[in-house]
Amino acid sequence: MNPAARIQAAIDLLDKITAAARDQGGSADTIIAKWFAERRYAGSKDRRAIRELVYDAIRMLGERPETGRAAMLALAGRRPELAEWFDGSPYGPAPIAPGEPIAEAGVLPRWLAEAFAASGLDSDEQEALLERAPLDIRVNTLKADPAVIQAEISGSVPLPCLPAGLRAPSDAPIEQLPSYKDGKLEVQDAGSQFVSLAAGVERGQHVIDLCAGGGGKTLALAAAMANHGSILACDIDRPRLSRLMPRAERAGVSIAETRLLNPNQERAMLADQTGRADVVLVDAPCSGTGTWRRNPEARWRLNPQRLDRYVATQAALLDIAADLVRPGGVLVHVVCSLLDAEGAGQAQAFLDRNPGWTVEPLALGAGTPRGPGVRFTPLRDSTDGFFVARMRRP
Ligand SMILES: C[S@@+](CC[C@H](N)C(=O)[O-])C[C@H]1O[C@@H](n2cnc3c(N)ncnc32)[C@H](O)[C@@H]1O
Repeated sequence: MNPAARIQAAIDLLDKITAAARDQGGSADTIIAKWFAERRYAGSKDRRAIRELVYDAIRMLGERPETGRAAMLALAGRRPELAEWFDGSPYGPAPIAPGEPIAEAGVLPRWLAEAFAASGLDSDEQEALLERAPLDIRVNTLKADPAVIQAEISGSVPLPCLPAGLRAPSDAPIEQLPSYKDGKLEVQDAGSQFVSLAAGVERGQHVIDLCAGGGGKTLALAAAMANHGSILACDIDRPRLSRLMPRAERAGVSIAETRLLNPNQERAMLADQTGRADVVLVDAPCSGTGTWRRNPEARWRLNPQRLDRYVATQAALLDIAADLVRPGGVLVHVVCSLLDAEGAGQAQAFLDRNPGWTVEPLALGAGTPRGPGVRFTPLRDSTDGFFVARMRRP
């Protein structure tokens, strides 16, 4: 493909990605993968170049653009060498017409920029959300020594304050490593590792991971418990939860079991667990504002109504979780969001409606205190954005 054809391909992809963002369709990564799967003629250099054009355009536009062409024209405005390829050649984009709509550059949609500022995140914090995320590893201490794995991954370095954490070069072929296949390591962002540590689980405890998904944090908890005790991993999403047990097996985790919940029937389906857990982790469904380094088009999907729905679901899940905690046990609220409505504000609202519960101090060596918990940000901590609070039942 010549440069003009690559630009037109990026425009076509951006059309699909903006439509999906508007209609709550698939992620940019999924759309790009499907598009390439249907176009075998695109070689690896074409794929890399097109992908880069698409993501560069997504990163520079805060508001969802009207069209892929308006998005690419914005990028061409910044990079004149691209504008030259709007030449009307057979597979390339039509020449630029005077007065054509050009998408406006920006970091976030306006309403979100306000919500971020109200959550104490200045423009530097906002811009850091669009940097490229590093490649972080959690060594599975049930099966391997972090120093040995570090020696296996050339160029990797230990992550400060994370005993099992490594940061690898972004192109390290992790999933091809025999150690990966043997369950000796997981790809897991440093922020995720910190909030798992914040749960403070101990060997022998009974732990409920209420929103376990595919088990990223379940496996980290099991390693922190040295595979002693029990973890009940729950979720309402069958496909996600069904990935957990095979991963646990690969990781040598034998203390986890899963329970698929029906939405709105969580309480009844967990009645046998009432007041039993030493620790309940609520890694709640959220806006994901902390993970936009990985999927920057997600900021075009969020709207105030969706955010309100997440906040209401989180509050309901915290109330369900509270009843599962034994007297003297702990409830851990986690979101991969930087917004107070989902993090500090949500945890404080829980404390306000549950007098007697107390906040546990967190000494993780990273993150910044925020309300009753700690927040991690890409700018300050070089992690995905997270909020975590640890609250003890009277
Ligand atoms: C942030 S993700 C969890 C990620 C997971 N803990 C990990 O570390 O990989 C939130 C999860 O909450 C689940 N969820 C949403 N509503 C739920 C509910 N009512 N009860 C339990 N889980 C729910 C979603 O299906 C999703 O898997």
